[in-house]
Amino acid sequence: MTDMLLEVDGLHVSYGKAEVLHGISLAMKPGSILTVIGANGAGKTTLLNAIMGLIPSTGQIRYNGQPIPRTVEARVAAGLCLVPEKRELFGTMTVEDNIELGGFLRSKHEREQMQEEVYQRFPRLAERRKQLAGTLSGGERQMLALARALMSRPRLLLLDEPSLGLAPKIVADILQIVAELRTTGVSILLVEQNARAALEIADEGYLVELGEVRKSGPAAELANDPSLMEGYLGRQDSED
Ligand SMILES: Nc1ncnc2c1ncn2[C@@H]1O[C@H](COP(=O)(O)OP(=O)(O)OP(=O)(O)O)[C@@H](O)[C@H]1O
Repeated sequence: MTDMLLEVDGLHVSYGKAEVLHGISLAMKPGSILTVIGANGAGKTTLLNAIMGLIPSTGQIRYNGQPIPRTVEARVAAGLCLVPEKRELFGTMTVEDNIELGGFLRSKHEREQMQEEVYQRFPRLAERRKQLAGTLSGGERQMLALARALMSRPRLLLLDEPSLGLAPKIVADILQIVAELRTTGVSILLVEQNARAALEIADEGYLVELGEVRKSGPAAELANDPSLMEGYLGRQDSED
């Protein structure tokens, strides 16, 4: 028996003839935050999409000690939830309606309960319930994407660059929210280019370069790794 929530072993992904993930392996404990850091094009989004089942892959993915269910729908039902880089909110719908949609798999009673929890966690969204999602600021939009994801009561949240495009102060706020989510029992696989900030809230870190894991270990160790200073940790508030 394994005590890991997620185990990825020798994962390969190709787009047409071009292989972009060349045998990625990682393991994640329940209740933890694992961050995957790496430059543009390293393959981070591809990794999340493969774990979610949105694109085909070879290799093994085990979830909760079992082979992960085959379809995206079954993975969602098993508690996986992806917040994609583009957030994919419905801009012409209100905040409230976007949140409501996140709970589509849940009963009305559960949805109402979750909505209350979500508005308590994100008071800014509660104030803006009736506002159209397309008119929110970047930080608020990211909050809404997280809130909508929480409505599905996920066990494993896959977050694709939640800090992308946000001002440094807002990045800190969003990552603080991510860190707090872990206290509710949800496990978080966090993909970030903002390596320093991500390593600060994570338990484990993986550095991916050109579709391969180059380094992994406790996040605190990676944050102090001299070989990462130059390329990844140098700028404290890198935004892109
Ligand atoms: N649909 C696609 N078809 C062909 N190649 C793709 C496709 N999506 C991504 N790639 C390529 O796969 C590689 C990994 O891309 P991916 O988006 O996973 O990287 P990333 O680390 O998430 O980068 P970014 O931070 O820029 O999103 C890149 O070389 C990219 O050009």
